[in-house]
Amino acid sequence: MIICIADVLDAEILADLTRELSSDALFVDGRKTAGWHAREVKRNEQADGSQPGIRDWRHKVGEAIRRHPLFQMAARPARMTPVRFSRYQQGMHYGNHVDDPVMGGDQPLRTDLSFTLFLESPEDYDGGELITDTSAGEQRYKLPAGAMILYPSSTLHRVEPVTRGRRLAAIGWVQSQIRDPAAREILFDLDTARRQLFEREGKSHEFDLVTKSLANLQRLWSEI
Ligand SMILES: O=C(O)CCC(=O)C(=O)O
Ligand SMILES: [Fe+2]
Repeated sequence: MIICIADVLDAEILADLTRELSSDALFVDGRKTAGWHAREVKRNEQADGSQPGIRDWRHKVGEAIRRHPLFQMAARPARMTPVRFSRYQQGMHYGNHVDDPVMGGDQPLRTDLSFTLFLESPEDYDGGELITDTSAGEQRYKLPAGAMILYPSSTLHRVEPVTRGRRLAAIGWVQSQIRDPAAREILFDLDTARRQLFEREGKSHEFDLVTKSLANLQRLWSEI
């Protein structure tokens, strides 16, 4: 399941963050954090996460994502990597690759889900689409500023070359409480259905039964 989530960051926060990320001095070659095979095809830049200003923003953006109700429902996060800010200037791209299955050095986490939170308006740059290779063919994503895509880390994907302007994004990875993507999707669908049921008829007996089943499936499948 691939899901797009709108308005993770509001316009005011986006303006402050993109202003902060406008300093060239912050950025280093993205190849520093790529696995050996992805390094071959990675041509982008990343903000040095140890800079004090960037450290605060990583925390703030990570929290905004973690708190989002739709993200909670779709990802059921156990742990998340710190958010990473990336920049693609004209000519930069990231060729086809699959993300490392385990990340995080001393405190490793399994990457179940990857996300890209778009920080620039799509009309301000050309190219820079995130392409995912799914069983239904290639899907292209270029979302409004403040929106994010959440996709299985098992997906082959790439970022198309930027041909005008700059593409700024926040990216990261999630280890889910629910390892199996099919199980995670069942929980997402049940949760969506019970919320709609609640809106239609309040806390009915049917709502209670779906809620009970959802909770019990979570108990069956959850790894924590
Ligand atoms: O920027 C993106 O949309 C994805 C970046 C990516 O694939 C990665 O850093 O592994
Ligand atoms: Fe990737």
